[in-house]
Amino acid sequence: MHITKVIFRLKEKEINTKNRNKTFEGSPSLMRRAFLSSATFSARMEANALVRSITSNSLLTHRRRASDFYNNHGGQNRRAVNSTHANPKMNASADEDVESAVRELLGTSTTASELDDSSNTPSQGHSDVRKLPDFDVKVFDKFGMKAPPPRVPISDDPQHLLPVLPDVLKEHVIKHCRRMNITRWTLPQSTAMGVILEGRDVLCISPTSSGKTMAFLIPSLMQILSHAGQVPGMSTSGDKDSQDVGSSDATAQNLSALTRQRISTGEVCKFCEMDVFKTPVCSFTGHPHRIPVLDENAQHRRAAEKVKNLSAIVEPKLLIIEPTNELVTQVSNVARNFHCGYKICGATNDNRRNYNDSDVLVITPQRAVHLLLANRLTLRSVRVCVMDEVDSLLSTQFFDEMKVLMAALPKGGERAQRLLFGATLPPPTFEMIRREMLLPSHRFILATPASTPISVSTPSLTVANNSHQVTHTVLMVSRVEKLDVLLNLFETGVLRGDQRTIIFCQRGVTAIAHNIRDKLRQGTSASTQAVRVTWIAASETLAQRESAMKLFQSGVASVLICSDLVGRGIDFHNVVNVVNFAMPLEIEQWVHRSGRCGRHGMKGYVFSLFQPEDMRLAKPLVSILRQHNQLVPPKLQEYASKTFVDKFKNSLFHHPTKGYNPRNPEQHTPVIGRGAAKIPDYQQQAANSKFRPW
Ligand SMILES: Nc1ncnc2c1ncn2[C@@H]1O[C@H](COP(=O)(O)OP(=O)(O)OP(=O)(O)O)[C@@H](O)[C@H]1O
Repeated sequence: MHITKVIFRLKEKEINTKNRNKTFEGSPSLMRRAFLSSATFSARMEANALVRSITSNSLLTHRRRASDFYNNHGGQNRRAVNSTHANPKMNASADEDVESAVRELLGTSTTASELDDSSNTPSQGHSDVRKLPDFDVKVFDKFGMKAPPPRVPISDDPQHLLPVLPDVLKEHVIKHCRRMNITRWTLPQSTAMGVILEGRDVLCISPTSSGKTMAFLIPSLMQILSHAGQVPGMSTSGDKDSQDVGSSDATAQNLSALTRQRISTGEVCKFCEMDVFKTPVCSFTGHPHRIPVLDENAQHRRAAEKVKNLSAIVEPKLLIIEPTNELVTQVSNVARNFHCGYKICGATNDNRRNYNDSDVLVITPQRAVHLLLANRLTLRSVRVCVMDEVDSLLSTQFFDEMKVLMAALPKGGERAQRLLFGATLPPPTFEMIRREMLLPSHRFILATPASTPISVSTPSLTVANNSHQVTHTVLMVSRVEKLDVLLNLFETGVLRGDQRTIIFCQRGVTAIAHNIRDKLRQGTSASTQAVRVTWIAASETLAQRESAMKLFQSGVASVLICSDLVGRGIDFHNVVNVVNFAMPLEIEQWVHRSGRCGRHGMKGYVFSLFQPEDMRLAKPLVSILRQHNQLVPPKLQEYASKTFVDKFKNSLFHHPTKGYNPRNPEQHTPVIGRGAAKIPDYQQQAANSKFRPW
């Protein structure tokens, strides 16, 4: 309703000032109907309706400014406002109108500029220099002894990387750092880069939000470029489009020329630009596509293309394995920012695209095995294999797939460098990796937040997130009162609609989300009723999940309800609160969930609704809370003391209840494992020699 008023006010103002005799496209009643019907959609949809409706030339400036405003608000396509044709006074008042309309539509008291700030995404740049916390990094060799520093140390200044960067990467790495306001590498990043560039296998365990993605992407791209001995056939200038089609001749210009040619032969529909042989109905006009009669040449060409596509084998040089589709999309998008000239593909489970000629393949284990078994993927040319979120990849969920993938990697002299990254690692997985997956020359990099008093003393290799930035609150609840407690948090203003909040559940996400949304709507306070909720459930298609992520990332919805699907690795920006509506099964997952807030030097708050059923987590949870000087509820303490299973018995590190005493020689670094031998334990090795998972 308010939008309608704004439009008519703008229109009236415009007519009154100068363009009295200009006509507007669409009658007022049509416009009114459009706005009324759009009033139920999200703010972005309404913004688009607003922009679409003002089509008169005289209002073009307003349209551009409104669209810029909404784009900025959504954190998408931030463009400079071109106000050369505009009357500044009028624009200012128009902006105010539009801004107030947005405020009303979002139902919050936040101003648009605040919303704009709060929904900043890094890809569009930050005005402030982001300060990541300081880290304490230790590098160990295969015996758990302190390893010598890398031969070519990487300083924390990104500019100092320039001499070792290949020409093709130089410009875009620096551009990317500038865009993301990266002024210095974090200590885990610079250490990992140095070790990877030595060509060693690396196992790097570093806290959430410490920049692991860049830490493996840049050096592994450098490694494959140096293996190739030459830069791939693409200019480094930014005008060539390497998005998804980075190889030499698949530039944007070539593709559009090809599309034009196919439109002329009738193979591609001129409206929807889809192949008429594959898509029976035009999605643009709704009419069936007319099938053209092709000449002999075109028929031969199409047949040859079909055979090529069917028999095409993807032969990547860099293989990045990620546990979820969302991470595949995120990491492949970051990799594309470096415009290295290689074709970079993100192969998710749902996407049936053609990965021909891709040199960098980011893929989930299931998809990789599917392509391998269909003879469409070969790993014989892989030079670097990255396993992100390594503990998840080596868990029972992906164990079989990972065995197949490891077996398919090249052996002997052609062996691929293995880079294993993660934030958590249970001791058995650590042992298995150390013994079975890495070369003896490997390095183990362990990073912890510098502020953590006892650096290496968690139940597993669970490096807590930047906990000095995160405040933990554990609420002891029963199953029936969980929802009321959550609503109470919203009603008392602890959780607010204008702050991003992620609510983690275990299963039945959609039902819980509907329940929470309905309860919030029925809430007593206006702020609770205005909270916009979206959700991501594993049962949804990838497109649905992506659109929910976009709604959340753009700020249209401020509360995301999800399962552990996005609990790991996803780089959501400006998330203030994480609520563990249902506690996870493993403490490692709790650490990953907590790591979704308090990123980029921001403050974060984690609320864990702890039921008696979650008793198994009590002990490790209490130890992590203690280590980070957080409050421990007495009931949780009681559960912890009753818990039978002591995970620390098998811990690789110091026992948390014994505390760290620097004067105790047993606890001196480098000690990997309580009482671990400083020399290789041959007896143990012999006992494990029959255990060969790969
Ligand atoms: N040196 C840096 N300075 C500032 N920001 C950085 C730096 N390196 C990376 N970032 C930013 O920090 C954010 C987190 O990075 P990234 O996702 O790689 O963290 P991560 O360690 O993989 O976290 P998680 O374990 O949660 O996946 C990203 O938005 C990235 O752009």
